[in-house]
Amino acid sequence: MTAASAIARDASAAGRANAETAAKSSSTAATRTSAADAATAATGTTTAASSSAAAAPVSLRGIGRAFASQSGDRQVLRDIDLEIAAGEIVAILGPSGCGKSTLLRIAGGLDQPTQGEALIDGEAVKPFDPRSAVGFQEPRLLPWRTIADNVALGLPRSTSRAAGREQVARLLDLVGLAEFAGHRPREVSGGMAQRTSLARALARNPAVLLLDEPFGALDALTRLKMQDLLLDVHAAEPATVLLVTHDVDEALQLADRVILLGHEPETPGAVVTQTIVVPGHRPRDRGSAELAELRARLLDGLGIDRHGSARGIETTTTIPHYPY
Ligand SMILES: Nc1ncnc2c1ncn2[C@@H]1O[C@H](COP(=O)(O)OP(=O)(O)OP(=O)(O)O)[C@@H](O)[C@H]1O
Repeated sequence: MTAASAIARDASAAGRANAETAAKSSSTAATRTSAADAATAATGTTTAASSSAAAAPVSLRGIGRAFASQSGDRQVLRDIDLEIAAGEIVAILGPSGCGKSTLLRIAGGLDQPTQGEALIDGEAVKPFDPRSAVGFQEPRLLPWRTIADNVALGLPRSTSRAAGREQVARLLDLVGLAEFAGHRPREVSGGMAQRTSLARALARNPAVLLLDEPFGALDALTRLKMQDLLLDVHAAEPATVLLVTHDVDEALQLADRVILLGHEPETPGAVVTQTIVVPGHRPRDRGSAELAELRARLLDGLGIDRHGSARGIETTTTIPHYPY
């Protein structure tokens, strides 16, 4: 067995253990309530009881995606196998253009694989699957609507007016925007707009939350705050989360597992080149030696040195202690 396959085997065994823990932690309403209590205690904010759908496992089996081009089919993804447990947070890293967003889109039914299948809770993902919600780098808010009305756009159609009002108020409270319900998007900061977008995604009551570089456009400090917020939200409403990021430190701070996509020599299509199980409870000590070692491993896997910033990869651990 090669060193690489030994690491992969260890990672997958530990991943299963983490996955089981994540599944257990989201399997009962009682657990969800105590998670919400924990989040409330941690943030000092009051949140109404969660009405989140139960988190669901995601299976990506033998996923390949080729796009037609003038010079023939271009294979972007190949043989991707990924089992994500209910309530688990998995981060996807990889060089720019390797197919991270494509994989996320396939998981949410926004794109179809040309090989393999994507399942949520054992059932094939449907086009624009209602069991999932997607958050993007740009908040994509409607400028003429208030913050509350933008959040309400995420509500399922069947939601009654009264239940919708209650749900929006609860979500605005959860993301710390209760006081800004009546503001327009132009009247709030970039971080607040992104929080609105997160609340709108949660309004769908998703079992699976798909986040495509959700904090990529934010300044470093706001980004760190948003990472903390995401963890609080996940504790209160523990959906299964698939997160695409360019930020190695963000991945290590947020995820149970980090998946690295990359290319093998002379074979078209990105594959999973590394799976790293991130130890320790969140929030993690950003300055720990353990995370530093994993960070070095991931940067190495991305083909850049630990001080470099190549191929669109960012790091944020230059801030040793963040002041909040
Ligand atoms: N609908 C499409 N038609 C043709 N090619 C596409 C389509 N969608 C994506 N691609 C191509 O697939 C490749 C992977 O794109 P994707 O956006 O998934 O990469 P990524 O890893 O998320 O990139 P980045 O990190 O820069 O956001 C790119 O070369 C892109 O041009």
